[in-house]
Amino acid sequence: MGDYETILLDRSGRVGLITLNRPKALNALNSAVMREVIDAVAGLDADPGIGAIVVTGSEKAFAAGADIKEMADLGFADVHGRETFSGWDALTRARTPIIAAVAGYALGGGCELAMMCDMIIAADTAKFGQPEITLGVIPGMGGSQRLTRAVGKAKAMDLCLTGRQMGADEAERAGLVARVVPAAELLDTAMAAAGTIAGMAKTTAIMAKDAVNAAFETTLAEGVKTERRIFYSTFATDDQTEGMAAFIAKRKPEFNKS
Ligand SMILES: CCCCCCCCCCCCC/C=C/C(=O)SCCNC(=O)CCNC(=O)[C@H](O)C(C)(C)COP(=O)(O)OP(=O)(O)OC[C@H]1O[C@@H](n2cnc3c(N)ncnc32)[C@H](O)[C@@H]1OP(=O)(O)O
Repeated sequence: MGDYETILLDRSGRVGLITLNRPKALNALNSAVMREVIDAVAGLDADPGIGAIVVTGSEKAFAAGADIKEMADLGFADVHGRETFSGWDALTRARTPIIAAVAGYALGGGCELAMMCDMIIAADTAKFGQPEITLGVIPGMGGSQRLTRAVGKAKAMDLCLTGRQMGADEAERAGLVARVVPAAELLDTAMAAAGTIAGMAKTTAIMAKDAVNAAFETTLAEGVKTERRIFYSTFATDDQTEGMAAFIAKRKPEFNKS
């Protein structure tokens, strides 16, 4: 699947798997990686046969950040408004639920990429951080915004100002990570979770993702209204009819048949 140089693209049933594949550079995110990840996600997202996507890296690194060697000689005019930096936003426009399966380093742009996904499942070896300040820059892919919303000001400020790394258990306690598993079980756990999501009605999964994400974008009152509008909409779908009929008939629902 796909003819890529910096990522591997696989598929297992209704789950698409993207593996960042620049192991010698600890999966540093350069322009090629960004183009290829965005292209692969777009293709999976448009495929009605795909119900969930997993993005992962290597044992040592999910991604150790944006590619410092590619950025070192850039100046303001090179980066200001450059698609290369804002291009990652396309990931947050995907409708299909995306799980980041993180082992090892998820630093800078690597942590930001994981946070652009809908949930993070971490190996006990995972190390998260926004060490950009040590390079004389700050996060530039939403890290200061998503991290603060995920873990709160105190810990986000700590990580962005000190550049320190946060281990998997601290990340789970702080609310950045959904689950922590032994490293050897990471991919199986993430693929199983993705398989469960992909077994749900894709329309309903998209609606649930939109409702949760609305909490990031608005007030509680507005978020509750948004949720209610989406909840009402589920009763216009065949999925609600099938889901509730299946429960009453004591059988498994058959979603995504068409
Ligand atoms: C114009 C295009 C730019 C790219 C755009 C694409 C997308 C990016 C979007 C924009 C993002 C904006 C905001 C984000 C900024 C950042 O992410 S800045 C980088 C933040 N990350 C870091 O500061 C971590 C840097 N790495 C390290 O501190 C260490 O490597 C480590 C993770 C602690 C591991 O140490 P160690 O085990 O000792 O391994 P090393 O020898 O250091 O590394 C192995 C090789 O990997 C190379 N490498 C590691 N990280 C990067 C990196 N971020 N960029 C480039 N290369 C990296 C390292 O240089 C080694 O390579 P060799 O020396 O050739 O062996």
